[in-house]
Amino acid sequence: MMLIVDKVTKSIGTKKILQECSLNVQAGQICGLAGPNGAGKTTLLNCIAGVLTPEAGQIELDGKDLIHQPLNRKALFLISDDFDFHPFGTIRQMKEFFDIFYSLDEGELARHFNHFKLEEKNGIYSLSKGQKRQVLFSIALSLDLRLLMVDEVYDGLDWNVRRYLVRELTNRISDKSMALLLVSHSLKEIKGICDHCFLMKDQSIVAQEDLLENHLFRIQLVFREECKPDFKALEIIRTQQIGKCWNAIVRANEQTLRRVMAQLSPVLADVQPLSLEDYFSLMTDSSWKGEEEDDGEIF
Ligand SMILES: Nc1ncnc2c1ncn2[C@@H]1O[C@H](COP(=O)(O)OP(=O)(O)OP(=O)(O)O)[C@@H](O)[C@H]1O
Repeated sequence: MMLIVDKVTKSIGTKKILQECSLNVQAGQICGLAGPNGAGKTTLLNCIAGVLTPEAGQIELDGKDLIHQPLNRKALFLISDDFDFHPFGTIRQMKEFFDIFYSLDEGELARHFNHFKLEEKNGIYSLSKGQKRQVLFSIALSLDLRLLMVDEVYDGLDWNVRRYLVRELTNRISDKSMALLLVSHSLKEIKGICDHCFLMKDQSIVAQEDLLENHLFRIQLVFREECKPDFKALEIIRTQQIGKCWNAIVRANEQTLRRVMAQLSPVLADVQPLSLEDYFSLMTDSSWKGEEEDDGEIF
C-alpha cells in the first residue's frame, strides 16, 4: 500500500473533525473522495499534506512517516481549493516559491504554461480563478511526485482544461509510479476519472467502492410472513426491514444473487443494479442497518 492513513483523529478547538479516520491508496490508483458538506474531506487532505497535525493516528507514504517527518512530504502535493499566494506576486515568483521545497522540471512546466498560455511575468492578481488553478496544476504536473491530492478537482476549470488535465493525469499514473486522491462533490466527475471511491461521513470513511468492479444491487423481497431471511451466500452491505418487506444492498455476481433469491422463495422479488449515487445516498441514510449494527442472528 502506498498511502496509509490509519485511525487519524483531529480536533480544531473543542470540535472533533476527524475520528479514527482510515484509508489506503495503492500506487497507480485514481481515488475519489466524496461526502456531504462538512464531512471532513478537506481536513483529511490537510492532515495528509501536513497543513494540519492530527492528535492521534498514523499517516505513511511508502512506509515513511508524514506526520513527524516533514521532508517525507516532498513526495506529495496538495492543490487546495483556497490556495492564496501573495496577491502582488507573479507566476514566476510562485514557481520559485515551490522550487525551494520541491525540484521543478522546468521543461515540463514550460510545456504546461505554454498550453495554458500562462506567462511567468504576469501577476497572480491578474489571473482568473480557473487560471490560478491552471498554474497550480502546471506546477504539480512538473514535480516528481508519488501522491497528488486535489480538493474540488474541477472547480473553476472549463471543459477543455478538464480534458487536458484528465489526459495528463492519467498519463502520469499509467506507469503506477504515482496515485491521485481527488475530492469532488460530483459522483459523475468521480466516475469519469477515478477507479476507486471513498465516501466520508461524520468524521470518517464509511464506505469505499471499486468503480471498475462494481457489482452492487439493490434487492427488495416481500415474504408471506415476517421473517429473517438467510442472506449468508451474499455479501450484504446494508439492510432495511419494513414488516414483511426486506430491502438489501448486496455485492454479488448476478447469477448467485438470482439463485439465492429463488431459494428464499419470497412472494415478490425485485433486483436493480445500484448506481454509485444511490449506494452512497443509502450509506448516509440512517434507516438502513449495516451488518455490524445487527444482532448477528441474520447473517
Ligand atoms: N478552522 C476551523 N475551525 C473550526 N471548525 C472547522 C475549521 N475548519 C473546518 N472546520 C469544521 O470541520 C468540519 C469539516 O470541515 P471540512 O472543510 O474538512 O469538510 P468538507 O468535507 O471538506 O466540507 P465541504 O464539502 O463543505 O467542502 C466542518 O464542520 C467545519 O465546520
